[in-house]
Amino acid sequence: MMNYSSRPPEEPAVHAQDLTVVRGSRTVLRGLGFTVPRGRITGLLGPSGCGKSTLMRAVVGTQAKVTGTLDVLGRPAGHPSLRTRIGYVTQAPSVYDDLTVRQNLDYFAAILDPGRAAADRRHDNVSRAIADVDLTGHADALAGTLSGGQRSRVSLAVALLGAPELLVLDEPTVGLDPVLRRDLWQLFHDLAAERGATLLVSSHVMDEAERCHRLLLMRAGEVLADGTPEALRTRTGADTVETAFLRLVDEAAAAARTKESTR
Ligand SMILES: Nc1ncnc2c1ncn2[C@@H]1O[C@H](COP(=O)(O)OP(=O)(O)OP(=O)(O)O)[C@@H](O)[C@H]1O
Repeated sequence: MMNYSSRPPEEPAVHAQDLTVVRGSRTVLRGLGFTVPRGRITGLLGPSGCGKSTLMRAVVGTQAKVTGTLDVLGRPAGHPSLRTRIGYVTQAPSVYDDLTVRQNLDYFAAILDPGRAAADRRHDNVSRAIADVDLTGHADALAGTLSGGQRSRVSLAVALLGAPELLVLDEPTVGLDPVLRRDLWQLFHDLAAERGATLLVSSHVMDEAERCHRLLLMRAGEVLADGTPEALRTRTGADTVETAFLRLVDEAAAAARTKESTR
Protein backbone atom coordinates (compact mmCIF):
# COMPACT_ATOMS: atom_id res chain seq x y z
CA MET A 1 0.00 0.00 0.00
CA MET A 2 2.99 2.32 0.41
CA ASN A 3 3.09 3.96 -2.97
CA TYR A 4 4.61 7.36 -2.40
CA SER A 5 5.88 8.90 -5.58
CA SER A 6 9.54 9.04 -6.45
CA ARG A 7 9.05 11.60 -9.27
CA PRO A 8 11.50 14.45 -9.46
CA PRO A 9 10.57 17.18 -6.98
CA GLU A 10 10.56 19.83 -9.70
CA GLU A 11 7.30 18.50 -11.16
CA PRO A 12 4.61 20.14 -9.04
CA ALA A 13 1.91 18.09 -7.36
CA VAL A 14 -0.69 20.60 -8.53
CA HIS A 15 -0.50 23.00 -11.44
CA ALA A 16 -3.31 25.47 -12.12
CA GLN A 17 -3.62 28.00 -14.88
CA ASP A 18 -6.57 30.29 -15.52
CA LEU A 19 -8.61 28.15 -13.13
CA THR A 20 -12.18 29.38 -12.83
CA VAL A 21 -15.06 27.86 -10.87
CA VAL A 22 -18.70 28.89 -11.01
CA ARG A 23 -21.07 27.89 -8.19
CA GLY A 24 -24.73 28.66 -8.73
CA SER A 25 -24.75 32.04 -10.48
CA ARG A 26 -21.45 33.21 -8.89
CA THR A 27 -17.90 33.01 -10.16
CA VAL A 28 -16.25 31.78 -6.96
CA LEU A 29 -12.67 31.31 -8.28
CA ARG A 30 -11.42 33.71 -10.92
CA GLY A 31 -8.54 32.85 -13.30
CA LEU A 32 -6.21 31.34 -10.68
CA GLY A 33 -2.65 30.35 -11.54
CA PHE A 34 -0.45 28.58 -8.99
CA THR A 35 1.58 25.47 -8.27
CA VAL A 36 1.82 23.20 -5.23
CA PRO A 37 5.32 21.68 -4.89
CA ARG A 38 5.73 18.00 -4.09
CA GLY A 39 6.81 16.75 -0.69
CA ARG A 40 6.04 20.07 1.00
CA ILE A 41 3.26 21.57 3.10
CA THR A 42 1.38 24.29 1.25
CA GLY A 43 -1.01 26.37 3.32
CA LEU A 44 -4.12 27.76 1.69
CA LEU A 45 -4.98 30.79 3.74
CA GLY A 46 -7.63 33.42 3.50
CA PRO A 47 -10.79 34.70 5.14
CA SER A 48 -13.99 32.70 5.41
CA GLY A 49 -15.79 32.52 2.06
CA CYS A 50 -12.74 33.37 -0.11
CA GLY A 51 -12.93 30.02 -1.93
CA LYS A 52 -10.52 27.69 -0.09
CA SER A 53 -12.92 24.74 0.10
CA THR A 54 -13.99 25.27 -3.51
CA LEU A 55 -10.35 25.17 -4.62
CA MET A 56 -9.76 21.98 -2.64
CA ARG A 57 -12.87 20.37 -4.12
CA ALA A 58 -11.58 21.26 -7.60
CA VAL A 59 -8.18 19.69 -6.81
CA VAL A 60 -9.73 16.43 -5.58
CA GLY A 61 -12.13 16.38 -8.54
CA THR A 62 -15.47 16.76 -6.78
CA GLN A 63 -16.28 20.31 -7.94
CA ALA A 64 -18.53 20.96 -10.94
CA LYS A 65 -18.12 23.83 -13.44
CA VAL A 66 -14.34 23.99 -13.35
CA THR A 67 -12.64 25.56 -16.39
CA GLY A 68 -8.99 26.28 -17.22
CA THR A 69 -6.07 23.96 -16.51
CA LEU A 70 -5.85 21.95 -13.31
CA ASP A 71 -3.32 19.11 -13.27
CA VAL A 72 -2.89 16.96 -10.18
CA LEU A 73 -0.02 14.47 -9.85
CA GLY A 74 0.48 14.71 -13.59
CA ARG A 75 -3.17 14.03 -14.53
CA PRO A 76 -6.18 16.26 -15.09
CA ALA A 77 -8.01 16.80 -11.77
CA GLY A 78 -10.74 14.21 -11.28
CA HIS A 79 -8.99 11.52 -13.35
CA PRO A 80 -10.06 8.07 -12.03
CA SER A 81 -6.42 7.02 -11.52
CA LEU A 82 -6.05 9.78 -8.91
CA ARG A 83 -8.66 8.33 -6.54
CA THR A 84 -6.28 6.15 -4.57
CA ARG A 85 -3.43 8.67 -4.75
CA ILE A 86 -5.23 11.51 -2.98
CA GLY A 87 -6.49 11.68 0.61
CA TYR A 88 -9.17 14.31 1.25
CA VAL A 89 -10.52 15.36 4.61
CA THR A 90 -13.51 17.70 4.52
CA GLN A 91 -14.50 20.10 7.28
CA ALA A 92 -17.34 17.79 8.35
CA PRO A 93 -15.89 14.55 9.77
CA SER A 94 -17.06 11.57 7.71
CA VAL A 95 -17.21 8.80 10.30
CA TYR A 96 -19.82 6.24 11.33
CA ASP A 97 -20.95 7.13 14.85
CA ASP A 98 -22.19 3.63 15.66
CA LEU A 99 -18.80 2.04 14.93
CA THR A 100 -15.69 2.23 17.07
CA VAL A 101 -12.62 4.10 15.85
CA ARG A 102 -10.96 0.83 14.83
CA GLN A 103 -14.13 -0.49 13.15
CA ASN A 104 -14.38 2.74 11.12
CA LEU A 105 -10.80 2.29 9.96
CA ASP A 106 -11.28 -1.47 9.35
CA TYR A 107 -14.26 -0.69 7.13
CA PHE A 108 -12.38 1.79 4.90
CA ALA A 109 -9.25 -0.41 4.90
CA ALA A 110 -11.33 -3.34 3.59
CA ILE A 111 -12.49 -1.17 0.66
CA LEU A 112 -8.97 0.06 -0.13
CA ASP A 113 -7.17 -3.23 0.30
CA PRO A 114 -9.72 -6.08 0.13
CA GLY A 115 -9.25 -9.83 0.53
CA ARG A 116 -8.24 -12.29 3.23
CA ALA A 117 -4.64 -12.33 2.10
CA ALA A 118 -4.33 -8.65 3.02
CA ALA A 119 -5.77 -9.05 6.55
CA ASP A 120 -2.44 -8.68 8.39
CA ARG A 121 -1.39 -5.70 6.28
CA ARG A 122 -4.80 -4.07 6.86
CA HIS A 123 -4.47 -4.59 10.60
CA ASP A 124 -1.00 -2.98 10.59
CA ASN A 125 -2.14 -0.07 8.43
CA VAL A 126 -5.17 0.56 10.65
CA SER A 127 -3.06 0.49 13.83
CA ARG A 128 -0.49 2.83 12.26
CA ALA A 129 -3.13 5.32 11.09
CA ILE A 130 -4.79 5.33 14.55
CA ALA A 131 -1.40 5.90 16.19
CA ASP A 132 -0.54 8.65 13.64
CA VAL A 133 -3.50 10.72 14.84
CA ASP A 134 -2.87 9.87 18.50
CA LEU A 135 -6.10 7.93 19.05
CA THR A 136 -4.67 4.55 20.14
CA GLY A 137 -6.17 5.03 23.59
CA HIS A 138 -9.60 5.56 22.01
CA ALA A 139 -9.41 2.79 19.39
CA ASP A 140 -12.31 0.88 20.95
CA ALA A 141 -14.50 3.90 21.69
CA LEU A 142 -17.63 4.48 19.60
CA ALA A 143 -17.01 7.39 17.21
CA GLY A 144 -20.31 8.91 18.35
CA THR A 145 -18.95 9.32 21.87
CA LEU A 146 -15.82 11.26 20.80
CA SER A 147 -15.27 15.02 20.88
CA GLY A 148 -15.40 17.05 17.66
CA GLY A 149 -11.61 17.23 17.46
CA GLN A 150 -11.28 13.48 18.02
CA ARG A 151 -13.86 12.75 15.30
CA SER A 152 -11.89 15.00 12.88
CA ARG A 153 -8.81 12.97 13.67
CA VAL A 154 -10.66 9.73 12.84
CA SER A 155 -11.42 11.26 9.43
CA LEU A 156 -7.77 12.15 9.03
CA ALA A 157 -6.76 8.60 9.98
CA VAL A 158 -9.07 7.27 7.23
CA ALA A 159 -7.35 9.56 4.72
CA LEU A 160 -3.92 8.33 5.85
CA LEU A 161 -4.84 4.65 5.37
CA GLY A 162 -3.96 4.43 1.70
CA ALA A 163 -0.65 6.31 2.21
CA PRO A 164 -1.74 8.94 -0.34
CA GLU A 165 0.83 10.99 -2.27
CA LEU A 166 -1.31 14.12 -1.90
CA LEU A 167 -3.26 14.96 1.24
CA VAL A 168 -5.88 17.69 0.94
CA LEU A 169 -7.00 18.81 4.39
CA ASP A 170 -9.77 21.37 4.79
CA GLU A 171 -9.27 23.25 8.07
CA PRO A 172 -7.98 20.17 9.96
CA THR A 173 -7.15 22.03 13.17
CA VAL A 174 -10.48 23.80 13.78
CA GLY A 175 -11.67 23.21 17.33
CA LEU A 176 -8.44 21.58 18.52
CA ASP A 177 -6.63 22.68 21.65
CA PRO A 178 -3.11 24.13 21.25
CA VAL A 179 -1.37 20.87 22.20
CA LEU A 180 -3.30 18.82 19.66
CA ARG A 181 -2.81 21.50 17.03
CA ARG A 182 0.93 21.39 17.61
CA ASP A 183 0.94 17.57 17.47
CA LEU A 184 -1.08 17.54 14.26
CA TRP A 185 1.30 20.01 12.59
CA GLN A 186 4.18 17.80 13.70
CA LEU A 187 2.44 14.85 12.02
CA PHE A 188 2.01 16.91 8.81
CA HIS A 189 5.74 17.71 8.83
CA ASP A 190 6.61 14.03 9.44
CA LEU A 191 4.36 12.96 6.55
CA ALA A 192 6.13 15.39 4.23
CA ALA A 193 9.69 14.74 5.46
CA GLU A 194 9.60 10.99 6.10
CA ARG A 195 7.01 9.74 3.63
CA GLY A 196 7.47 12.37 0.89
CA ALA A 197 3.77 13.26 0.96
CA THR A 198 2.49 16.57 -0.41
CA LEU A 199 0.05 18.39 1.86
CA LEU A 200 -2.40 21.12 0.90
CA VAL A 201 -3.84 22.43 4.17
CA SER A 202 -6.42 25.20 4.48
CA SER A 203 -6.83 27.48 7.44
CA HIS A 204 -8.23 30.89 8.18
CA VAL A 205 -5.97 31.18 11.23
CA MET A 206 -2.99 33.22 10.11
CA ASP A 207 -0.67 31.99 12.86
CA GLU A 208 -0.77 28.55 11.23
CA ALA A 209 0.83 30.10 8.14
CA GLU A 210 4.24 30.09 9.77
CA ARG A 211 4.07 26.29 10.06
CA CYS A 212 3.83 25.84 6.26
CA HIS A 213 6.67 25.57 3.77
CA ARG A 214 4.73 27.60 1.24
CA LEU A 215 1.59 29.68 1.22
CA LEU A 216 -1.17 30.52 -1.17
CA LEU A 217 -2.87 33.61 0.20
CA MET A 218 -6.42 33.95 -1.10
CA ARG A 219 -9.01 36.65 -1.01
CA ALA A 220 -12.37 36.93 -2.78
CA GLY A 221 -11.74 34.07 -5.21
CA GLU A 222 -8.24 35.17 -6.21
CA VAL A 223 -4.70 34.23 -5.20
CA LEU A 224 -3.14 37.36 -3.72
CA ALA A 225 0.33 35.87 -3.29
CA ASP A 226 2.23 32.61 -3.52
CA GLY A 227 5.55 32.00 -1.76
CA THR A 228 7.32 30.98 1.43
CA PRO A 229 6.19 32.70 4.65
CA GLU A 230 9.60 34.36 4.82
CA ALA A 231 9.46 35.63 1.23
CA LEU A 232 5.99 37.07 1.80
CA ARG A 233 7.10 38.83 4.98
CA THR A 234 10.22 40.19 3.29
CA ARG A 235 8.36 41.31 0.18
CA THR A 236 5.86 43.32 2.23
CA GLY A 237 8.27 44.43 4.98
CA ALA A 238 6.01 42.77 7.57
CA ASP A 239 6.85 40.98 10.84
CA THR A 240 4.09 38.42 10.52
CA VAL A 241 2.21 36.69 7.72
CA GLU A 242 -0.97 38.31 9.02
CA THR A 243 0.49 41.80 8.49
CA ALA A 244 1.88 40.69 5.12
CA PHE A 245 -1.61 39.51 4.14
CA LEU A 246 -3.18 42.84 5.15
CA ARG A 247 -0.56 44.77 3.17
CA LEU A 248 -1.18 42.58 0.13
CA VAL A 249 -4.93 43.24 0.44
CA ASP A 250 -4.22 47.00 0.54
CA GLU A 251 -1.86 46.70 -2.46
CA ALA A 252 -4.48 44.78 -4.44
CA ALA A 253 -7.18 47.35 -3.57
CA ALA A 254 -4.89 50.23 -4.61
CA ALA A 255 -4.04 48.47 -7.88
CA ALA A 256 -7.76 47.92 -8.58
CA ARG A 257 -8.49 51.61 -7.92
CA THR A 258 -5.68 52.69 -10.28
CA LYS A 259 -6.97 50.35 -12.97
CA GLU A 260 -10.50 51.70 -12.51
CA SER A 261 -9.39 55.35 -12.71
CA THR A 262 -7.36 54.80 -15.90
CA ARG A 263 -10.27 53.25 -17.78
N1 LIG B 1 -23.41 25.71 -3.46
C1 LIG B 1 -23.05 26.99 -3.61
N2 LIG B 1 -23.69 27.81 -4.47
C2 LIG B 1 -23.31 29.09 -4.65
N3 LIG B 1 -22.29 29.66 -3.97
C3 LIG B 1 -21.64 28.88 -3.10
C4 LIG B 1 -21.96 27.51 -2.87
N4 LIG B 1 -21.12 27.02 -1.96
C5 LIG B 1 -20.29 28.02 -1.62
N5 LIG B 1 -20.61 29.13 -2.31
C6 LIG B 1 -19.93 30.43 -2.23
O1 LIG B 1 -18.62 30.25 -2.70
C7 LIG B 1 -17.73 31.09 -1.99
C8 LIG B 1 -16.54 30.27 -1.55
O2 LIG B 1 -16.94 29.29 -0.60
P1 LIG B 1 -15.89 28.31 0.07
O3 LIG B 1 -16.67 27.37 0.94
O4 LIG B 1 -15.05 27.75 -1.00
O5 LIG B 1 -15.06 29.33 0.95
P2 LIG B 1 -14.00 29.04 2.12
O6 LIG B 1 -12.88 29.99 1.89
O7 LIG B 1 -13.68 27.60 2.16
O8 LIG B 1 -14.80 29.45 3.42
P3 LIG B 1 -14.68 28.86 4.93
O9 LIG B 1 -13.32 29.23 5.43
O10 LIG B 1 -15.78 29.59 5.64
O11 LIG B 1 -14.92 27.39 4.84
C9 LIG B 1 -18.51 31.68 -0.82
O12 LIG B 1 -18.75 33.05 -1.08
C10 LIG B 1 -19.78 30.90 -0.78
O13 LIG B 1 -20.86 31.70 -0.43
